[in-house]
Amino acid sequence: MASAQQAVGPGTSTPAPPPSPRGGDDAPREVDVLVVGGGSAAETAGPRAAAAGLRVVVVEGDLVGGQCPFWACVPSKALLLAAHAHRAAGDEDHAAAWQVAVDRRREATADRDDSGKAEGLAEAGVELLRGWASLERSPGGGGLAHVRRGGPSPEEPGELVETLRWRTLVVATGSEPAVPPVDGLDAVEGTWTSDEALSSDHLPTSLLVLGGGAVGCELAQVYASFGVRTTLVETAPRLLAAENPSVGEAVEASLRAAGVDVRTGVTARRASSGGDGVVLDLDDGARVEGERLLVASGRKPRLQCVDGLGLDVTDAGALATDVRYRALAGGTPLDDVFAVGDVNGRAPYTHGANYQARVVADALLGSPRDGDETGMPRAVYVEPPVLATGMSAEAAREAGHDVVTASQASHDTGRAHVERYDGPGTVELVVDARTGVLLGASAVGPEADSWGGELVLAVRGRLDVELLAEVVHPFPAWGELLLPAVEDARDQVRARRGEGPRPTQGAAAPAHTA
Ligand SMILES: Cc1cc2nc3c(=O)[nH]c(=O)nc-3n(C[C@H](O)[C@H](O)[C@H](O)COP(=O)(O)OP(=O)(O)OC[C@H]3O[C@@H](n4cnc5c(N)ncnc54)[C@H](O)[C@@H]3O)c2cc1C
Ligand SMILES: NC(=O)c1ccc[n+]([C@@H]2O[C@H](COP(=O)([O-])OP(=O)(O)OC[C@H]3O[C@@H](n4cnc5c(N)ncnc54)[C@H](O)[C@@H]3O)[C@@H](O)[C@H]2O)c1
Repeated sequence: MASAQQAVGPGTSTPAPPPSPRGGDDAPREVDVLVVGGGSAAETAGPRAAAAGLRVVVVEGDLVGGQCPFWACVPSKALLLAAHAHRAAGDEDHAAAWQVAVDRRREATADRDDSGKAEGLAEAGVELLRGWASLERSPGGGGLAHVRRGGPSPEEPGELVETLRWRTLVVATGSEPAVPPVDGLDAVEGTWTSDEALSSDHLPTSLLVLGGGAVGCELAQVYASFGVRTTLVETAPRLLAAENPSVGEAVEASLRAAGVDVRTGVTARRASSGGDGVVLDLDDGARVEGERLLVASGRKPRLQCVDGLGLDVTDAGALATDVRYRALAGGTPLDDVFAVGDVNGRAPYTHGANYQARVVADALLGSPRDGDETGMPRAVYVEPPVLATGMSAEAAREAGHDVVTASQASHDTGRAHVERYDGPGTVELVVDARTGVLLGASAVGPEADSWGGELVLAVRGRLDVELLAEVVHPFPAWGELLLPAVEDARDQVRARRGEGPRPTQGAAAPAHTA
C-alpha cells in the first residue's frame, strides 16, 4: 500500500504567545489546555480557549489544519468542481482539463503550505508545538505529554523535544484510512488511499475504486469525468448504503452517466498484480482490473497517543465520549479529558468536528453544555449533490418510530423546467407518524447541498409537517420541491390520526407552470 502522508513542516514551534511557566528548573512547562492534533477541531477549540486567557498549546505532527484543507475536503472539492465543469463543457481533451484541475487543486490547498494556518493559531494566542505527542494521565487528574519530532507518524515519532504538564486535554487526532481484509492487498503495487488520489498529478488510464461511501463516490466521479476507465466495487446492495435508498439510486445513475462501472452487492476477496496493474477478484466470481486501486473502504480513529490512558473505546474503534464530548474511562466521563472530531467517530465531518469543538470550548470556559447532533448534515459533492440530515427511514424504524415517508422527484418542479433539468434526484422526508415531526430527510438534486440546509434546520428544530407546509418558497427556486413532499407527509400523518387529508389551498402547482 502506498505510504500515508509524509511528515511536513518546519519542525519548530510557532513563536507567538509567551511561553507557559515552568513548575521548577527541570519541571515540565504547565499548560491549561493541551490539544493533541492540529486539525479542524483544534483550530476551532484552541483560539476560543486562548481568547478567554487560558494557556493553550496545540501539538501537531504533520500539517496544521489537518485533513480537511490539505488532504480531504478542499482538494476533493476543487477536483470535483473542475470535473463537473469539464463534463458540462463536453470537452474531449481530458489531459488538458486534468492539468487545469490539478492547478486548481494546488492553489486551493496552498500547495500544502501550512504556514498561514500556523500564523492563524499564533495570532489567536495559541502556541503551536510541532511534533507527535504521547500522553500520560495522573491519578488525580491532568497529566504529561511527551512531544517527539522528526519522525513520520505517531508510531515512529522521532526525538523527544519537550515534556509538558497539562491540566485539561483535548484529543483531536482525527482518523486514517482503514485497510479492508482483502487477501494480497499489502503486496500489490499501485494502491492509493484518498491521500494519493488527491495529490497525484498522474491521470491513470484506469482506476478501481474499493468502496461506495462518500470518498469512493466522489473520487470515482472525478476520475471518470477525465476519461479514466473507472470501476467501483461496493459490498452493500447500494451506494451510500446508510442513507435512504433513493440516495444511492440517484448517485449510481450519476456515476453511470459519467462512465463508472458500478458494481454493488459484491465484495473484493483478493488483490494481485497483473492486467492493467492491479486485479481484484470479487466474490461473485468476476475479475476487474485497473492501473491504480483506490482503497476507499472507510477510516479508523487515530488512538496511538492515548495508549495506556485507560480510555474507553467503542465497538467501531473510536474514543467513547458522553454528550459533552468528555472521554469515558470505565464508563465514567473524565472532567479533564475531551475527545472531539473524527477520533470520537460521532460525526466524521469537518462541520461535525467544528461543532463539537465549540461545545468543548464552552466547557473549558466554564459553561458546560450538552452537544446535540440532531440534524447533523451529511453532504456528498457528486453532481448532482447529496444532502442528508437526521435519520434515514430505516434508522428511524430501528429507533422505534412509527414512520411515514414522502418523496418528490427533483426534476418535477418549475426550476427544473427552466433549467431543463431531467437528471436523477429525489427529496425524501422521514416523519414521525404520531407527532408529525420531521426526523430526517435526504435530497439529491442540483444545488441540494445549499437549499437542503432548510431540512437541516427543520430536523434540528424538531419542526412538524403542519408548520413546514406553511413555509413559502420563492418561485422558481429549487426549494419549491419540498412542498409536495411535505403536504403528502402531512396528509399521511392526519390520516393516521383519523383527521383525513384536508384539501390544500393552491395545492402544488403543476410542475411546469408559474
Ligand atoms: C477524501 C475526504 C474528503 C472529505 N470531504 C469532506 C467534506 O467535503 N466535508 C466534510 O465536512 N468532511 C469531509 N471529510 C471529513 C473531514 O476531512 C474530517 O471529518 C475532518 O478533517 C476531521 O477533523 P479532525 O480535526 O477531527 O481531524 P484531522 O483533520 O484529521 O486532524 C487531526 C490531526 O491530528 C494530528 N495527529 C494525530 N495524532 C497525533 C499525535 N499523536 N500528535 C500530534 N498530532 C497528531 C494529525 O497529523 C492531524 O493533522 C473528508 C474526508 C476525506 C478522507
Ligand atoms: N463530503 C463529505 O462530507 C465527505 C467526503 C468524503 C469522505 N468523508 C468522510 O470520510 C470518511 C471515510 O469515507 P469512506 O467513503 O472511505 O468510508 P465509508 O465507511 O463511508 O464507506 C466505505 C464503504 O466501503 C465499503 N467496503 C468496505 N470493504 C469493502 C470491500 N472489501 N469490498 C467492497 N466494498 C467494501 C463499505 O461497505 C462502505 O460502504 C467518512 O467518515 C466520511 O463521512 C466525508
